[in-house]
Amino acid sequence: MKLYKTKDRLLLGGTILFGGLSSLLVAFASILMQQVIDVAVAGDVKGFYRVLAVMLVYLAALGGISLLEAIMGKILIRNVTRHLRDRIFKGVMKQKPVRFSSRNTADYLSALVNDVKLVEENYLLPLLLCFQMIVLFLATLGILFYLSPLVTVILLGFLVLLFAVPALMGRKLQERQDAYSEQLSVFTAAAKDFLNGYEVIRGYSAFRCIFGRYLKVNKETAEKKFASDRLMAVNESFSDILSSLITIVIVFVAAWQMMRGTVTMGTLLALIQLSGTFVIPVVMILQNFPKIQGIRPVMEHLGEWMEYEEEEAGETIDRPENSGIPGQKRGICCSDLTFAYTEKQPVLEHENMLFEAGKKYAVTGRSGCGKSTLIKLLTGYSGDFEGQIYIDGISVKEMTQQEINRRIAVIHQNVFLFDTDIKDNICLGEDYTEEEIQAALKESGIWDYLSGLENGIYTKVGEDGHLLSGGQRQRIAVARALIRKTPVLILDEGTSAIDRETAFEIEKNLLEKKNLTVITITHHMDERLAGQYDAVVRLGAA
Ligand SMILES: Nc1ncnc2c1ncn2[C@@H]1O[C@H](COP(=O)(O)OP(=O)(O)OP(=O)(O)O)[C@@H](O)[C@H]1O
Repeated sequence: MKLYKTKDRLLLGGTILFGGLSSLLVAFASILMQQVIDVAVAGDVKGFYRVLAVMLVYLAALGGISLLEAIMGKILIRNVTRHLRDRIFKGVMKQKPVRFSSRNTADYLSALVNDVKLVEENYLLPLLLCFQMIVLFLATLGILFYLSPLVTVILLGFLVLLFAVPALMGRKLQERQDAYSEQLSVFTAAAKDFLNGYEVIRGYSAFRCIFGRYLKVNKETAEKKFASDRLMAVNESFSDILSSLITIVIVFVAAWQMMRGTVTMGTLLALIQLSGTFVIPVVMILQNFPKIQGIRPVMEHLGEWMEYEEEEAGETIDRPENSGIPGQKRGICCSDLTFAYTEKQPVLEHENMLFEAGKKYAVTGRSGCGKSTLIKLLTGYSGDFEGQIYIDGISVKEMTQQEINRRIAVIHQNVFLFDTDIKDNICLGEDYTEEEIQAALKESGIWDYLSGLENGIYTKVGEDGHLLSGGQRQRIAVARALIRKTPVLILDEGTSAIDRETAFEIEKNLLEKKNLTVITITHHMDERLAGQYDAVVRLGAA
C-alpha cells in the first residue's frame, strides 16, 4: 500500500533528518556533562565559562531543531491520515455494486475511523520514533565507545537479549492486532444496527434484548483489545526490567573503572547519563517495532479497499450510430436473461422483454420474483448474468456507469436523502437553473408545499430526510430523476409512499410525456391508469 505522496516523502525525510539531528544533540549532552564536571574538578574557571557558552548554543540549537521536527511530524501525520481516508473513501465508493454490497457499510466506517487511527498510532508515530531512536542509539554507542570501550562491549551483550523477546512475539502480536481491527468492524456494524433500530427497540420494548447483544459484542471487542495489549504489556515490562539492569551495570562497571583510575569523575557521570540515552532508544525501539510489524495486516486490508477499477474517464464514449450489435437501436431489450445472486437460487430465468423507446410499461409479478433485480441489471449493478441486455443497441456490459445514467433514471421505493437541503438533494452537484428546478418540483407535486416554507428549496432535510414525510421524500426523488431528462424513467414502486391521488397525478403526468420511456414496477396499478400503459410485463410468469 502506497502511504506517502511525493510531498509527504519529503516531509518524512525532513522529519527523520531533524529527528536524527535532535537525537545527536541529546547524545552530545553527555560530552558537555563530562566537560563541565572535569573543568569544575580541575578548578578551570575559563574552561567553565567556555563550556557554559557552548551549553547555551547547544540548548538553542536543540530547542529549534526539536520544534522543527515536531511540527514537521505533525504535518506529515495530518497529510498521511487525510490522504489515507480520501483514498479509502474513493476506493470504497468506486467499487462495483456487487463488491460494495458484499460488506456491511459499518466495515467501511470502521476502516475510515478506527483503522486510520490504528495506522497513526501503531505505524506512523512509532516509525518516526524508531528512526529517531536508532540515531540516538548509534550516537550514544559511538560516544560510549569513545569514553569506555569496556562498558560498550558489555552493553552490546545485553542487546542480544533485549531483541530476542519482540522478535519472538512479533507474529503473535500481528495476529492479535488484526483480530482487534476485525472485531472493531463487527462492533461498529452492531452499534450502527442497534442505533438505526431505535424506533423499533422503543416501540417493541426490545431494549433488554438489544442491550444484551450490545454487551456481548462490546465485551468481545474489549477482550480482543486486551489480548493485544496484554502481549504488548509483556513486551514492555520485559524491556523495562532489562533497561534498569543495563543502567545498574553501567554504573557499577564505570565506578569500578574510576576506582582503578582509568576514567575521570566527568566520564563516570557522562557514562551514567549515557546509560539513559542508550537504554531509552533500545526500549523505545523494542516497544514500538512490534507495533509497526503488527499493523501490517490492517494496512493490507486498507490497501485492498483502495483498489478499484477506474471507469473510462470521458463523459461521452463515441459509439458509431449503427454499432452492429443486435438489438434495438433505441429502447431496452433483454434476451434470454438469467441471473442468480447465489449459484443455487436463480432469480431471473430466461426472461425476454422489449421496452420500446417512448412507450410505457408496467412490470408486475409476485413478491420476490426479481422485479427490483431486473432494474438493477438494467442499470449496471452486475455484468455477471447470462443472456443479453441492450440499451439503445449497446450491450449494457460494454457501457460505463455514466453512459447508463445518462439514459436511465430510477426512482426507488426507499429514497435516500443526504443531510443537506432540498436543492442539493435534487441537483447532486450538477448545475441546473432555477427554472429547471422549479419545473421538476412542480412535476413531482411538491412545489406547492415548498413555496410555503420559509427557506423554500434551501430547507434542510435532516439525516436521511427525517425532517420530511415519506411522501415528501419520494416526491423529491421524483424531482431528482425528472430534472435529469433521461429518455428512460424507472419507478421501482417509486410512488408507493405518496397518497393515492398525488401518486395518480404524478404517474399520469409521467405517462403523458410523449418521448419518455416509462417502466413502472408496481403491485397495485391504479385502474384509472391501466389504459395508459402500452404493455404489462409479467415477470416469472413462465
Ligand atoms: N443482494 C442480494 N443478495 C442475495 N439475494 C438477493 C439480493 N437482493 C435480492 N435478493 C433475492 O432475490 C430475490 C428477488 O428479489 P427482488 O428484490 O428483485 O424481488 P422483487 O420482485 O422486487 O420483490 P418485491 O416485489 O417484494 O419488492 C429475492 O428472493 C431476494 O431475497
